[in-house]
Amino acid sequence: MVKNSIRVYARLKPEIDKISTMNYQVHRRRRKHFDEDFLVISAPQKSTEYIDNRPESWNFSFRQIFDVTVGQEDVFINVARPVIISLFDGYNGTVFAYGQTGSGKTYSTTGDLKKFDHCSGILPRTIRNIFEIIKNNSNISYTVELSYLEIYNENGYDLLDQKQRQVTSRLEDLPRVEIHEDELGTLHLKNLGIHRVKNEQEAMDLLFIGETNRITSETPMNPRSSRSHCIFTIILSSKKLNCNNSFNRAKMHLVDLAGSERVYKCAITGTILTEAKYINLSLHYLEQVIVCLGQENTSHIPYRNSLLTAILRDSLGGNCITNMLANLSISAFNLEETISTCRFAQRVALIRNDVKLILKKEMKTEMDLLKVENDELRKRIDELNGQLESQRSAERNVDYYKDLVLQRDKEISLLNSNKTKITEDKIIETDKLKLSEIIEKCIVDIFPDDQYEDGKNYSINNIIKNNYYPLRILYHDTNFDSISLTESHFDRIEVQKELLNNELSLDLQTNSCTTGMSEETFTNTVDTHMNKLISQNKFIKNNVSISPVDHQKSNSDSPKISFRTPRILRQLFGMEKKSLRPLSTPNTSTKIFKSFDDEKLISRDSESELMNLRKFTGDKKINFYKNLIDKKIRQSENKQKPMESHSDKNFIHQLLLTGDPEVDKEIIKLCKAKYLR
Ligand SMILES: Nc1ncnc2c1ncn2[C@@H]1O[C@H](COP(=O)(O)OP(=O)(O)OP(=O)(O)O)[C@@H](O)[C@H]1O
Repeated sequence: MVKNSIRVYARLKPEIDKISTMNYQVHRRRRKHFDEDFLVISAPQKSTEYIDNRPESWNFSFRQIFDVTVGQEDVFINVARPVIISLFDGYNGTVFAYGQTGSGKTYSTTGDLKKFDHCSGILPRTIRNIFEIIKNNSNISYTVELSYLEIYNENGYDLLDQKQRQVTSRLEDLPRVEIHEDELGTLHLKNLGIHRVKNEQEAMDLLFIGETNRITSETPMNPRSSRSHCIFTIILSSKKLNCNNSFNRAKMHLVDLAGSERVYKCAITGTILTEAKYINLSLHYLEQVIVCLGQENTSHIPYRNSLLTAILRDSLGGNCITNMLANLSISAFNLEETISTCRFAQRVALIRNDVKLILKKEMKTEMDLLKVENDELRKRIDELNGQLESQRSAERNVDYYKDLVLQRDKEISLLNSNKTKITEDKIIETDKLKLSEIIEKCIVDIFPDDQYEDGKNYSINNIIKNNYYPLRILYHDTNFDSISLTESHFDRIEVQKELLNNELSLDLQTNSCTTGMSEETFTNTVDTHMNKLISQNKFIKNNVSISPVDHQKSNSDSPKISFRTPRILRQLFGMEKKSLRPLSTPNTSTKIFKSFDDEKLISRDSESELMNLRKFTGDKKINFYKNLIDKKIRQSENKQKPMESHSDKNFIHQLLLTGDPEVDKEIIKLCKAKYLR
């Protein structure tokens, strides 16, 4: 237990009217453990007319005097902050403001909540500071509870009883706060709600509600005079986490007393007068208690005389660290009241409280703290569970993505192989196209338009159908014996040409099934027809009809060969007129088949050899072609010139015409590598 004197501070309220300000001075004296301030008030000039025994000056000592220029923050730090620190150490504390009406008690205690931050008083700053400290102490679990009591005309009311205040308009109808004392001497306040708050905002909200419910009136001394004593109590319970025996519970009272009034000075009447009487009476009882506490060997302290003293019993002479703020008016008009307040303060300063650490084990509060601790632990468990779950889901995701990656890898390799295939197919297509161009050029070599000399009737069905293979393919219709080349035929040739280009390998396959022939027959027939063509070359050159029948009929209904015939032919054969080469020698076809001469596999006499050739399949066929191609290379090398002639091309063509999709690819590859540059 420590003996602790009540510390008394003074705050001087600034006066607007400087002329009427009393004559005062503030002095500071250094002492061993702390500084001490002195307020020296000089008496106004004495009257010379009569004897005046009043002292010429008054000297009052305070722990600290806050002059008119000192702001709210400094007052809070010096008056309330030490009590807050003690509260967290487990000591009860009280800060109370005392002074005459209008001297600035409410301003210092609460301040103006609606105005700027610098106007807020000790109370809101205390709330803020308490929650700041709580925030910085994560290893201790705290509970904060609040109550706000108003003592009006000696009756206690709960300022935070929102429901009652809403439904009942008359103060008399509200439930009154009553004091009960148990056998241990502990005070219990009935009908005073204790509100647990979790954060600063909740506490501030309650403070605001209490301030709104407070009774104020306009008086001659103060336009918003508090007509009651108000006690805002903060109960702080603390428990160190993971430590069973450390449990503290302490409370801090912040008291804004109603101001004393000199009734005769203000000429007040009615309710205000009644209120003033109650205020003065309760302050009188308070003074009595203070006086008794200041006297040594006093056995009885009259706490029970008033509700205010009963409630402040602990704060005055009990187990509490108490600081008092004496609010002083420096107006000359209030000289007496200021001196009275200072005297009261001097007496209070004599009181020595017995301060001891409160290590109570109240089941209910401890349970509350354990609940708080449990809540925090539960929160932690939830957090950890959340982390665990997210970790698990991350693991699941890893598996899922692994599968996905494998699947994608498969798809990519599939796509790659498809891509390669497509590229190969494209190459094959391109090669086929090139080959088909070569074939067409060969055809043009045989049918150059400048070889046609007259416009006689002409039928090329034998060349087309039997002798000249590519054209025979163009005309799959093997049934017609005589082709009269009318415009529609040429159109058909054009269409067929498209077919040849697009589905060459298929068409070749299909049409290669027609009858084969011997080289001799083929050569003779082609030569014959080519000679015919030479004699008939006017047919195309002069753009006349090639069918006498049609031509004759053309006088009436049948269509004539148009001027575009040679062009169509050229288109058909894939060459423009200027690029046409001179007529090949009549034995062109013979040359073509000469290339097969040395090939043992082909018998010149056997008409069915070509057919036999087509019957080869797979490797046999490829080997066969390989041999042929190699042979061709040798021939070409012997000639010391690249393989350019149409007969060479026709040789390739012949290979192709044998048509076998499987073999086709291989052949094309070979051809491409060796002949197509
Ligand atoms: N230090 C100060 N600085 C500026 N204004 C002040 C100061 N002290 C008091 N006031 C102003 O003086 C007026 C009266 O102050 P306040 O209401 O706090 O007095 P009070 O002592 O609580 O009076 P009452 O006992 O009648 O309630 C208010 O308008 C308040 O803003």
